[in-house]
Amino acid sequence: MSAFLSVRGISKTYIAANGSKVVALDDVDLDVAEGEIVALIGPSGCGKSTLLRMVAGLDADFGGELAWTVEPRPGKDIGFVFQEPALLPWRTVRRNVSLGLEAQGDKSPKGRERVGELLDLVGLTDFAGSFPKELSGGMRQRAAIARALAYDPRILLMDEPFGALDAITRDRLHDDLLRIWATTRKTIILVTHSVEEATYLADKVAVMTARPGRIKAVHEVPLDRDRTPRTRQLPRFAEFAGMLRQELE
Ligand SMILES: Nc1ncnc2c1ncn2[C@@H]1O[C@H](COP(=O)(O)OP(=O)(O)OP(=O)(O)O)[C@@H](O)[C@H]1O
Repeated sequence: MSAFLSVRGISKTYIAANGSKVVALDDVDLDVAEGEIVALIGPSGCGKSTLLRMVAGLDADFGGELAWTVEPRPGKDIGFVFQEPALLPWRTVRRNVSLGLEAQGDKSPKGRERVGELLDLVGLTDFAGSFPKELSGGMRQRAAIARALAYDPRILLMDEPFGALDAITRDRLHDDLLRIWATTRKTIILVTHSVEEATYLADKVAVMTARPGRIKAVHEVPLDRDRTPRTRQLPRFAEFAGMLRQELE
């Protein structure tokens, strides 16, 4: 895999409402290869979301450097999926997924075809005409993933995308995401609180320290890329997840 994004010496200090300084990130380095799934784990408040926002270009006020092999075009090359799917309630699933394309003025038949393909990819073709309130939590999140993929971003940033789902739905969405990855081969950075989720989904796990957030260690996941529910039963799975849990203590 070739280099894709190098995060070099990223630091971020917030000024809180009372004027005090909060050092959220301190000298963070991270390499992300093309097509790789990188999980970011760390204690609450260590700066995971902050780092993702910097990479997304949502906040340019930071120290250090983001070196891309190909500079992403704003609003086009970076897809973002949040913990809450944030779908527009008055739009159907299809029209939520097509939102990004519409915002770019793309009303082409090719764009419409792409939305159809994405709905198919996330298994929502039968619900294309439904409204968000008619969907389950898992289906809403799948719609949000399709929306993020609509303009074919080069990287998908996911901030605890499965955190609000029940365990069974979450496991199902993990397999959905891996299936989507197998089709699209998108580079993905995934923030999660779950060491099991990181182990199941990622090629590589970056463990952050408590605030100020630094990268404590980066580990390759010692599992084949093809993961199935049986992967969770492997002794290596439990050992690796256990090691991550210890590192978080
Ligand atoms: N806009 C802001 N103004 C001031 N402080 C902020 C702001 N946003 C984040 N912080 C602080 O920066 C630190 C990192 O926050 P961030 O949300 O990135 O952490 P996180 O690791 O994603 O947390 P969690 O796992 O709980 O979601 C926290 O101490 C937070 O209070």
